[in-house]
Amino acid sequence: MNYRKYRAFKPVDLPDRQWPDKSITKAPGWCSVDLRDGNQALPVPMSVEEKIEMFELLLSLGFKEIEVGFPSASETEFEFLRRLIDENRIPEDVTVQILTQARAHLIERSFEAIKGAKKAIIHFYNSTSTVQRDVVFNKSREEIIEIAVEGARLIKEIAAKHSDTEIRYEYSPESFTGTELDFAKEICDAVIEIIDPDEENKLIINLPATVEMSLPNIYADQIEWMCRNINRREHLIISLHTHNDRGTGAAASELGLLAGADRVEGTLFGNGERTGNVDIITLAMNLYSQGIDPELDFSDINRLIEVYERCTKMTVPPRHPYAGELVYTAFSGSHQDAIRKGLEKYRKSDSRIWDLPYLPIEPADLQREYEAIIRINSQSGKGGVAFVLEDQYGLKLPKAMHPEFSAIIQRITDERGDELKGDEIYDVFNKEYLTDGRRLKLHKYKINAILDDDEATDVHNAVEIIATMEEKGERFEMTGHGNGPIDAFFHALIESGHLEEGVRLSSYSEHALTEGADSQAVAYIQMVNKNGQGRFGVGVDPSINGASLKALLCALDRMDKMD
Ligand SMILES: CC(=O)SCCNC(=O)CCNC(=O)[C@H](O)C(C)(C)COP(=O)(O)OP(=O)(O)OC[C@H]1O[C@@H](n2cnc3c(N)ncnc32)[C@H](O)[C@@H]1OP(=O)(O)O
Ligand SMILES: CC(C)C(=O)C(=O)O
Ligand SMILES: [Mg+2]
Repeated sequence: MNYRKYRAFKPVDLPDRQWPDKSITKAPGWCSVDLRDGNQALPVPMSVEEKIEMFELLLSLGFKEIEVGFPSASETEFEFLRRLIDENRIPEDVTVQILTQARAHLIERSFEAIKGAKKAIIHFYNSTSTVQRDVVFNKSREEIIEIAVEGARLIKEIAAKHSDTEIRYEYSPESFTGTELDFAKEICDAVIEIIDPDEENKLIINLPATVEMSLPNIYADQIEWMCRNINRREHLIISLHTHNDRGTGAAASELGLLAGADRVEGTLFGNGERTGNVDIITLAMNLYSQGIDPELDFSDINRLIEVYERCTKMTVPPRHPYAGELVYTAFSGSHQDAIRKGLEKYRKSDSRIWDLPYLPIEPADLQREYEAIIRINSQSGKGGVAFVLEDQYGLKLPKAMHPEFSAIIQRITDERGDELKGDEIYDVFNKEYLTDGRRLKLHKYKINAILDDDEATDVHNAVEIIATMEEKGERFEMTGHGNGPIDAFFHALIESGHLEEGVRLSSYSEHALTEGADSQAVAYIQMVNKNGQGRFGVGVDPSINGASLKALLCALDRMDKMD
């Protein structure tokens, strides 16, 4: 790879730069350029109907400025804008923006397109970079300034004939990032002089990273330099329009805001020329995650993705910031464990401040289900498996049981090599712990409380259990005493010769599985043999006693099968 044919971008001489000490405290003005920059980069540009659907989508997200196209470019673009105006589709508080080159016939046609609109921004541009001046225009600096000035004059002149439309202007020294700063200032100043903005009618000066050519801090220096040196800054709205050639379009826009810009142009999911425009969803959600109102609403993200993918025929990658299918999902064990603990603490706490490991925002804010947060494959750990059973099936496995069940799941994921869905994990749990088919079956039982001292049995303040059991098709009855039903049942098993010497109960827990009259209880019991090897058993039953006895039989069965 011949890197020697490239050269490093020259930094800006701005030793007293202020932007590194600033912070972003409010949302900038947003302008969507989906219907123009996004659309012009599509292999199949949107049809009029698709553009209308995208326009409605952008309105529903809260955009107040929308660049609707390049109406002088094609009949589709022209017709789309006419339909917006003629069918009264533009709300009072929304301004449509159109793009035109600084060329007379294109400007004339653009004005035909906006006829009858209540408000419009006429956005005109010409390329100002050293390379474009040389390669595309073969013109001197003065001649390039003349293109911009002529365009500005013509636009103002024609605008005067459209008094029924409230017109604002935007000028872009296109390819600003490849333009010498003194020349960018000179050409913008020349346009400012013609447009003659004031406090009420500010001119938008858009400083595009048409091609992202440097580190984002250099773009920020360029923006701060322009904000400090451009004429009549107080009558200007400084706008950013970053592309993503180096993959840092979002960082460039954010640093550009620190550097003094007021407004950001971008697209949904960063659609746009080459690697795309900056993604406005990322920028807005970055603000949101810092506790700042983004003034755009992306909570209906799934519908947004559906409309966007259908209209543009583009796809949202699974790792796309905030919106991708996998961005709230953890497969790896240590992430799952931390998320599970974080969620448990958050749900119990009174604090409404979101501070969870690995989840910068609450997935539910963007309609993402908790189901998708933790998914199980061979990289997963015990915490993740326990989370799935609790979150999707209400089963709160005791902590000591996590390694046992997780090892069963791990064997399967290792063998299969792919993901195990929630319902498959539950099926394994069900087969392993809940499905009948035990060596010993419990048919019915009766518990008697023994409140008085009973000399005959030497049992004091305890219970007696009489259980009807079945083994290998044969029914039999067994009786036992203990300080509770489980203890009594345990003793009954020992006394009837169904439990080997040295086995003991080592842990017990239970909880309600469902609520209401038909609620079920679930019990978890661990038994340990004389060698210290243990197995859990689980039982589900309408009564806690029933659940416990079943859990005990399940543990016993699993002990028998232990290798
Ligand atoms: C960075 C951006 O995204 S800018 C926006 C780009 N978007 C688009 O181009 C989409 C819509 N564009 C189009 O449909 C067409 O290009 C049109 C209608 C604008 C112009 O079409 P045409 O005139 O047929 O062709 P074309 O675009 O090749 O024109 C190139 C000419 O315009 C000149 N030109 C290019 N940009 C500008 C400008 N901003 N101002 C004045 N002249 C310009 C070029 O120097 C070239 O001149 P030449 O013919 O003397 O060599
Ligand atoms: C028209 C301009 C603003 C543009 O899209 C760019 O420079 O990227
Ligand atoms: Mg662009």
